[in-house]
Amino acid sequence: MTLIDTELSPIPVTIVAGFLGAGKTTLLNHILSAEHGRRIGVLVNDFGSINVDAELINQVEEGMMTLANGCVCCSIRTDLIQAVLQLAERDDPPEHILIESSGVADPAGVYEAFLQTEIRNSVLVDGVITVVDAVHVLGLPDAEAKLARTQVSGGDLIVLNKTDLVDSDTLSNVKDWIREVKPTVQIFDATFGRIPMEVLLGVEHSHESSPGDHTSSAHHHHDLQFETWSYESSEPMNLGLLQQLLNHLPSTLFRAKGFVYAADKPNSRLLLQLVGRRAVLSVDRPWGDSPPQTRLVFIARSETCDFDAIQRVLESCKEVVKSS
Ligand SMILES: Nc1nc2c(ncn2[C@@H]2O[C@H](COP(=O)(O)OP(=O)(O)OP(=O)(O)O)[C@@H](O)[C@H]2O)c(=O)[nH]1
Repeated sequence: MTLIDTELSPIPVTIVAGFLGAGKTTLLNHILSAEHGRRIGVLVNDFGSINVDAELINQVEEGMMTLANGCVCCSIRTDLIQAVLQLAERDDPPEHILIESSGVADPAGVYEAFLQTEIRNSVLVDGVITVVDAVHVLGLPDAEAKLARTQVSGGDLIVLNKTDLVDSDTLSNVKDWIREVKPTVQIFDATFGRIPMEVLLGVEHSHESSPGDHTSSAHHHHDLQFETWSYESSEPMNLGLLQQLLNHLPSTLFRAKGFVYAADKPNSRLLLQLVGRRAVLSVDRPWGDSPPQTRLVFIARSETCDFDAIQRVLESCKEVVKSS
């Protein structure tokens, strides 16, 4: 058993929240690649059963833990506590812990998990950073917009991300919306999560935004609102057909991400990132020793997306391997 010296200062924890695809992983990678000299532990919570985000986080090998298939603000809170304690009790504990919560998490629920006595001596929440997607946040349907508001109101600092993709009117409308939700919050404009390190790692949790004003039921609703579906295949896919599929996905699909094994580019892993209507397929690293495989996660509002139909189309994208 490891004895935690309560005289030691607790490890600061920064919770990174924000709607599906807002740019949380991108922000984490920005922090991890910056020169701040601090040893950072990372915890990643993916909502789907395939932990895509963990594979997209650079630079951390030892101090990284993943929590997949559940949401840290409610269904897997105990796992979160265990994972954080494991990081904190290492022989070489991190000096700072970053938690990427799933895109459907209520940050107040994640924060609440840290109030439990078993964890209070070892870690302390430094602050909640909420990443807001400047492109999509104002276009969300009501139920999802409600969740986005909850995420903003639980943030101590707002990173208004993807400012490169919107015009100045949209940007100011989004800022008005944020200020309406949380009048005094600091907003930092960003592209690809790039804001100064002192700001990111030195956030102080404002007790004004502590979870007191959220009812516990609020952060249990999202299990009803979202469902995830994943697809895996070891057969190469035809890129042209896949692109056609990506252009015709239902609008109730909020997020898709993962890796593609393409017949046209068999040696490299392709990375698919779809947020709202915006799909980007890019060449990632070579497959190397790992067997090429398509692994995709889709996240939609519950019972609105015909995943069987998507599966059929995905199957039809498989390239028929011709024998020579
Ligand atoms: N143009 C542009 N794209 C961005 C920016 N930030 C992130 N992206 C892209 O948006 C997509 C989603 O970014 P992620 O960092 O994976 O978002 P996330 O919040 O971690 O997503 P989930 O974990 O699925 O909720 C990726 O394709 C990013 O490259 C930005 O400022 N500008």
